[in-house]
Amino acid sequence: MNNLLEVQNLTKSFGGVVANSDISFTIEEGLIVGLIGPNGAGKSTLFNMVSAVFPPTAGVIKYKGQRIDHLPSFKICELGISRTFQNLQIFKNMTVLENVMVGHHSRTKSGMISAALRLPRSRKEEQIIYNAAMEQIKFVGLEDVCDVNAGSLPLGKLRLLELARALATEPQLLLLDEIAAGLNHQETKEMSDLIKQIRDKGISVFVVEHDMDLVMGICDKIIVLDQGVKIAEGTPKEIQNNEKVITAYLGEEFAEKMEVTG
Ligand SMILES: Nc1ncnc2c1ncn2[C@@H]1O[C@H](COP(=O)(O)OP(=O)(O)OP(=O)(O)O)[C@@H](O)[C@H]1O
Repeated sequence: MNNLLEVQNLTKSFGGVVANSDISFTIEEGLIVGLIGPNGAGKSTLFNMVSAVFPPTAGVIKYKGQRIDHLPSFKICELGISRTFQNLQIFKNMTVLENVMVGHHSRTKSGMISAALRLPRSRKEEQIIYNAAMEQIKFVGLEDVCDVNAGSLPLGKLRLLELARALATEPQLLLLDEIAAGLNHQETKEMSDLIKQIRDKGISVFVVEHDMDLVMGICDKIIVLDQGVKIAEGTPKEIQNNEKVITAYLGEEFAEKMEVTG
């Protein structure tokens, strides 16, 4: 299996706080990889470096063998990495369709002037964007609300919209930041199924989640952080049985529940 993302000895300090310390791991093509750990463990910091919100203090991030750790976020997106945000980044005054079409615009080639003058090339691109946006909207099951203002949607549908918009940039690596936060049991199950379908399309998925049923149910591999340090990496089964992880995060109750449910 080829490595899509390689993180080597990544460190991030904020003043005196070392949020990530010497972290290394890989994400292989076509896998769902989970990132878990207690509050303040450094998960968001790591996600923010991979998606170029800020650069690392030290270390290297490679995507398809190319160093990306000092590229701006629009370049990262062009290369094929896309993300969702825990505190949704939705335009509330725009419709579902418009929100997803905005995501697609990062991939278009015709410039602003061409778009403003509605030149043929721009009109053709607009049609392509519309078709592709509708495809993502259908994929997440929002076609019946595609003309509804995003501001009037409940949280479950907003999370699906955030997912559709991230997919609109046609990523090869999708980063999901607590995509199931606030969802009920049924919505979480549907989200899990969608994430597996995304993986089955050949897109690698990197998920930060606190919902352990989701993480254990869909991940091929899990990385565990505690106090800025990687304390474990392995399959869901290996992680569930890892003493360090049980002590730092999962707790004995979780381990016992997993033994009972198998
Ligand atoms: N911009 C910042 N400035 C200063 N300290 C920060 C900044 N961002 C994160 N930190 C600190 O870095 C550490 C790791 O935080 P981070 O948000 O990455 O953890 P997390 O695992 O995502 O937590 P949570 O599960 O609560 O979202 C914390 O001690 C946090 O206070």
